[in-house]
Amino acid sequence: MSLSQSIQYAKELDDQDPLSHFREEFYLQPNNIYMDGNSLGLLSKKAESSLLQSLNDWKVNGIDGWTKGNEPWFYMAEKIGSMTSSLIGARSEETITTGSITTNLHQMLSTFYKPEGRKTKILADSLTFPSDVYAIKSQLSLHGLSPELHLIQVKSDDGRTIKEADIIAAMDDEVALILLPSVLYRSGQLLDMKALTKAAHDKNIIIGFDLAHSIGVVPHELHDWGIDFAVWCTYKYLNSGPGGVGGLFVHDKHLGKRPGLAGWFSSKKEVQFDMSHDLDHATSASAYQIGTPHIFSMAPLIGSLELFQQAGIDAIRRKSLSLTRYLMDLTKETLQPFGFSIANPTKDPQRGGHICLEHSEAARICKALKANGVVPDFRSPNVIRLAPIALYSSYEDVWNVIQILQDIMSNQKYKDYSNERNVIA
Ligand SMILES: Cc1ncc(COP(=O)(O)O)c(C=O)c1O
Ligand SMILES: Nc1c(O)cccc1C(=O)C[C@H](N)C(=O)O
Repeated sequence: MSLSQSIQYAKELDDQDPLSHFREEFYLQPNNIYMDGNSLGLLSKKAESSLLQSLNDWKVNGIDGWTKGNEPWFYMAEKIGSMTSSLIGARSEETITTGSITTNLHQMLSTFYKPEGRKTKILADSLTFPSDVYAIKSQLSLHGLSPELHLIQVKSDDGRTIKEADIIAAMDDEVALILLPSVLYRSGQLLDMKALTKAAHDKNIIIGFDLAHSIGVVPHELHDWGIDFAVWCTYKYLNSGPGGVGGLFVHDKHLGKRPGLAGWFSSKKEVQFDMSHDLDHATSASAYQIGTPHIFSMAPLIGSLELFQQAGIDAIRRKSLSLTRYLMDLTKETLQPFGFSIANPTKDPQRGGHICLEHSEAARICKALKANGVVPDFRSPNVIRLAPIALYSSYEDVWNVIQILQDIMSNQKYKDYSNERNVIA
């Protein structure tokens, strides 16, 4: 066994880790190693207390909680938007907490997709998350355009990754809008958002990104890169809880643009309660809200984002890369004989926050991992995603996951389970 394969080495890495103390801020369960924060992040004590604070504001203030109390609900979406903006290189007014990825995508497509003349097509990729494709196809149908002809999905050579050069080559003068993931949800490939945005703008094409798998783990410079719009969820790396409210970014060059889907929360705050039938929409990203914010699905973010502000996104990215590098190194050294292949890009600039192992017995290996105290997630037919999280995972966790996987494989424990997926993971 090499030094790097020993538990002492893992412990040394933990001792040197400047973020290790954040682990105490989270509710980790005994005898459980959580590697699924890329699907649903864990509860922190701060998120719990900011949610309880909002509940208390309701208990004490009733309707007046909208404007009184610890965190007045009427301004909460803007406040959290502003707290999120430093994670994505945006200005406060460009960012709002609202909706879900899919509803925000509908809002962005309704606002930015204006097919005209030859420019009618939407460009996406063939490995993107299904909900994004459903949103695009339904928006095309609403415009009376056939998705078969108007949605172009760039193909993958290997079924795992997409080449930026292929995306750029598909940017022709029929493309009106491009929607891409920042990080591909299965393989964890991180796309070069800056280069893609520049290429799109050179061709006069609007470009937006789905940041589901990068927000809270990868730094972004959305404003400086000139990205037109972005959407994200907060229940993954931002630890807002199941169904936590998402967010969107609109570059300030577009602020003032009429929301495609309007509602009374699109209004300028100072006139909203005048109840006029003519919308006077906000001139910030607030305009792209629709109805009443889901306060209790948003309140945990106030506490959670404080942790991100304390740790800093650059330090989070450094540790995340280091954890996933360590996980890949141990996989190569220890698990190769058992038929695993590493399907995520291995270079740092091309890798998001999770690693992707492929194995023909992946579904039952995931079940065996869960039975042995490790929470991975499975994506059909053969993908095991593992996400060690900078704020609450340790190097020792990673080391233990590898030991448990080795035991499951060498003792064929996975054979106790069927090789079919469970309902979700
Ligand atoms: C890349 C990506 N896009 C969209 C979604 C769907 O988001 P929502 O259910 O918040 O609309 C998810 C995850 O569920 C995702 O991973
Ligand atoms: N959004 C989810 C949900 O509502 C239930 C269960 C899981 C999820 C997920 O986030 C799945 C995730 N986006 C994925 O990358 O597969």
